[in-house]
Parts: sequence; structure tokens; C-alpha cells
Amino acid sequence: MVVKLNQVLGLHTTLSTLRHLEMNILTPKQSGEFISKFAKNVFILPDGIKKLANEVAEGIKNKQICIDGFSQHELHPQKADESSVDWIFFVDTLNFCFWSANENTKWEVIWNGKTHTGYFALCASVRRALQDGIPVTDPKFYSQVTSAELDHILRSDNPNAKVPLLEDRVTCLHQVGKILMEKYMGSFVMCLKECNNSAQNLLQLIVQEFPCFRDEADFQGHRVAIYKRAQILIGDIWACFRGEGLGHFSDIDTITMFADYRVPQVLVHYGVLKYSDELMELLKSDKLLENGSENEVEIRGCSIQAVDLVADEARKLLKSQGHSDLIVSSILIDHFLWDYRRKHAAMLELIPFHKTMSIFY
Ligand SMILES: Nc1nc2c(c(CN[C@H]3C=C[C@H](O)[C@@H]3O)cn2[C@@H]2O[C@H](COP(=O)(O)O)[C@@H](O)[C@H]2O)c(=O)[nH]1
Repeated sequence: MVVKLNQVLGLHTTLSTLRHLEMNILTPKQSGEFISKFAKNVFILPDGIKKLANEVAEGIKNKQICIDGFSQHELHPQKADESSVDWIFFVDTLNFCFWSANENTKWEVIWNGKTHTGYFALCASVRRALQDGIPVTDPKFYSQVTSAELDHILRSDNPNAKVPLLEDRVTCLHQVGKILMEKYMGSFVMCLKECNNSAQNLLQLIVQEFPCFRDEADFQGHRVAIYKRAQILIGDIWACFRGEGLGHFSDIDTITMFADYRVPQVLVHYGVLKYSDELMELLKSDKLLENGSENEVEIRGCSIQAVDLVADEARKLLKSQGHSDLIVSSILIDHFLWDYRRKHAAMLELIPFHKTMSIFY
């Protein structure tokens, strides 16, 4: 069934999304709307939206939900300077697929006496490399890094584990490092300076210039864009700079949540998303979902739409309470949900996450 685009979506376009229209690619926001309209195995529940929106509105009022979360983490860069931009670009080039088949093959990195897993294991391995004098976040270095060198840099302190997709990570680093060296004077800062403080312009530049960030799929006859790593890259720079200077984006609220494999677990926990029995059984069977498959696109697309609906509802609530000055963004809601999953990992374990071997998330 081919659906007429303008029947489905109010086309909110800016100059930077014209590329999407030329190539018929929906923006992430449009993709979330479109996918959720035609999803067969994933449903968005209005009561869940209201419940989570209430909690988000409260969190924004009492500042539990705020931009400071990023810099408060010891493993994130503490200074808002150009070296932090290249740190974030390096990390978000590799910010994918940390899950392991079972508990004892978890990739772990020890830093300052604390054992880190998943995303923070990646951050810890960067700290470890920099402390060992390896210029790991320098495009000059990683554009030519060997597999053996990256294997050493990302080595697990859990001897039973290795970081998955090592060769894919080397390929991604070579690709983006070469482009930065050849076209952007060896730093992602030059890309930032080209986007005149527009998040959408930067998003277009990232997916145009760096193919490994092109997180797209075909769904019901249309090309949809999820762009999880491209958007988290923008969100992390914005958060690190607290929305100032190099991290100032006039349209940051047009960035959607980052469709990974963790936030959908929290959305199901809050009763915002519901899976069909068939899909839930499939996820519980631990079978891999192929990147771009219908179920996987439905989970990720409905997550985008659900968080945007929560943001809209929270804005309405805050406005009705006389707080229309308080900013609500899908990024801040995403961070809250992602951090929530880590805080309540044991409880959330009861809700299966979709396992995909993908360089995109
Ligand atoms: N949607 C969303 N996905 C995120 C993040 C982050 C880290 N962001 C930091 C920066 C600011 C925030 O305050 C966070 O401290 C990583 N991921 C994804 O999760 C997965 C790994 O998960 P786990 O096994 O638990 O480490 C993997 O796909 C990874 O790409 C996020 O924020 N949102």
C-alpha cells in the first residue's frame, strides 16, 4: 500500500529538509509520525503518554530533568571546548551495539576502581587511552588506526568479553576520520561552524558527509530516517556546552529522541508503548531483529513518535500551570528515560529489548 505523503503528514519543511524531499526521505520527526500510523505490532497508548508527561513536567519543574546531566557524569568531558567536540564525535561514531548475549560475556572497562559497561565502558576506554598517551580522539590518529590498535584501546577488563563489531568500528573510524582530514581541517568543529547554529542543517551535513551515520530504512513504500547516532551527536554537543557557544542551536527542539534499544524498554515499562503478543514472544526468544526489518522499524519509529507526544503533552501541562517559560525537548526526555533504565536495570530486565547487530545504534 503506497500512502500519499501529504495525506499523512503536515509537511513542516525548512531549507535543510529539502534534501529529504528531493530524495523522498522523511525527517526523523515525520518518520515517527508515519511509522506509528501504519505500525502493526507496536502501539502508542494515550494513558501512558499522559502518565509519563505528568512525570516529565514535574521533573522539569523541580530540575530533576535538566541539561546538566551530561557534564555531571565523571566520564564525560568536563570542559566545553573544541577538544570536547572531537571527543564527542569520536564516541558517537562508535556509540552502538554494546549488548552481549549473556551476563558473563559483558564488555567491561574499569576506570578509577569502578567497572563500567555498555556506553560508559566506551567512555572509560577513551579516558584510559588518553591517559596512556594515545591520541584516540584525534582524526589524524583514528583515520589510520589498525584493528589491533583499536582492539587494544577498547580491550575489556572482563577476559570473557570483547567489544562486538570491532571491524565495523574500524571501518567507521577510517571513513569519518578521512573525511574530517580531507574536508574539515581535521576537526568536527569545522562542521559545527558550517551549520550556522541550526541543528537541522548540522543533521543534514552529518548524514550527507558521513555515510556510517545514515540510519535509514524502507517502510510501507517510503524512505524513513531514524538518524539515532547523528542526532545523539548533536544532543551530546548541545548538552556538553549547555546550549551555549558551539553548542547553541536555535532549533534544538526539532531533534527527536535517539532510537536505541534501551529507551523502548522504559516506554513499555511506563505503558506508553505496547507490543503485540506475537512481537513480545519474538523479543523474549532473544532472536536477532534485522536492521531495517518491519518490527525493528516499528519499535524505533513508534519510540520517536511516543516521546514527541509526551513532549507536546508536557508542554501543554506546564503551560496550563503557568510555566510556559520552561523548555521541554525530546532530548531531555530521552536522557531521563535512558538514565532511568540504567538506574532501574534489574526491574527493566523483565522487559526484553530488541537485539540487532547494527552500526546505527
Ligand atoms: N536513547 C539514548 N541512547 C543512548 C544514550 C547514551 C548515552 N548518552 C549519555 C549522554 C547524555 C545522557 O545523559 C547519557 O549519559 C547511549 N545510548 C545508547 O544506549 C545503548 C547502550 O546502553 P547501555 O547498555 O545502558 O550502555 C547503545 O545503543 C547506545 O548507543 C542516550 O542518552 N539516549
